Amino acid sequence: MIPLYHDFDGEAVLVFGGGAVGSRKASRFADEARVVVVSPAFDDRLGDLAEGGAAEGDAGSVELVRAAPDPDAVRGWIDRVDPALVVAATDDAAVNAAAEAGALDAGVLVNRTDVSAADRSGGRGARSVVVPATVEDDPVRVALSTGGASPALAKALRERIEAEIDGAGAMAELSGTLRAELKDRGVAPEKRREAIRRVVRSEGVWKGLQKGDSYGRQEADSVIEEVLTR
Ligand SMILES: C[C@@]1(CC(=O)O)c2cc3[nH]c(cc4nc(cc5[nH]c(cc(n2)[C@H]1CCC(=O)O)[C@@](C)(CC(=O)O)[C@@H]5CCC(=O)O)C(CC(=O)O)=C4CCC(=O)O)c(CCC(=O)O)c3CC(=O)O
Ligand SMILES: NC(=O)C1=CN([C@@H]2O[C@H](COP(=O)(O)OP(=O)(O)OC[C@H]3O[C@@H](n4cnc5c(N)ncnc54)[C@H](O)[C@@H]3O)[C@@H](O)[C@H]2O)C=CC1
Repeated sequence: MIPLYHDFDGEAVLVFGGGAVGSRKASRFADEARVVVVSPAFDDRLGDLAEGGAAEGDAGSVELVRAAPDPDAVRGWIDRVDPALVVAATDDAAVNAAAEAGALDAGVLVNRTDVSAADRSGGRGARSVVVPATVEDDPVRVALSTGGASPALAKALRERIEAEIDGAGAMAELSGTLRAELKDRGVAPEKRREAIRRVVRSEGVWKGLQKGDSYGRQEADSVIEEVLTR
């Protein structure tokens, strides 16, 4: 499996099942997408999300629809909501299977939450996606999967990486700015690359950024001048 990043801005995500898992997925996708959850009962967290969120229909909104479709009715929901991704998160394997088949038939992505990689013979197909554990320090994002073998391990590793990438967002902003500036100054590509590679590896710049952006910038400037004056 090869990880890809998907932009769900302006898209709908349809979640079947409003329990613990459906609620975790809804909350995750509501950062970008308009989320519709279809379920006969809803986890408390979903109630909070639907109330506290944006207006219905907006990106970031969560809409709860009380219904318990049987497998035959699932495809109709997919056609009406027209999502970019279907999440199958009910505790009924037949409904989850119908959600997966319906999504694949409709040509949209599907995340089936009740089947591990080990249970699948012959792979999952390119539209059947796994949701990774993620760590974010905007605009930096780390996605982590165990290939479905051990979600608990994915979570534990995610907690370790959280500490590891602290400050990476600020480093991404700073090095992105410097990269553009060096280009504008007409610095030769080779020097430019070396300078940027040194900046992102410099302990001094990472430490400076912890104190504040301008300290990080000062440290980076001296790293860059050293490369350019050699
Ligand atoms: C295949 C996959 C499909 C998918 O959902 O995309 C899947 C499937 C299953 N998960 C199960 C169990 C648990 N899942 C978690 C947690 C997470 N599960 C997530 C993803 C995935 N789970 C995909 C593979 C990801 C990969 O490749 O590693 C994370 C990373 C992302 C997210 O869901 O948001 C999120 C952590 C988020 C975070 O905190 O960062 C915990 C831990 C906990 O809850 O504390 C447990 C209990 C402990 C355990 O069992 O490991 C079961 C057994 C259910 C049962 O026993 O009946 C199945 C079904 C099966 O394996 O058959
Ligand atoms: N991917 C993951 O991370 C994990 C996956 N699982 C699997 O995910 C599934 C769901 O787990 P939980 O959320 O913990 O279960 P849960 O029992 O808390 O939630 C299931 C939800 O599905 C709803 N539901 C039942 N029939 C439905 C229908 N016809 N249409 C729509 N909704 C329906 C129920 O009302 C309930 O809200 C389980 O099958 C479990 O094996 C469990 C833990 C983690």
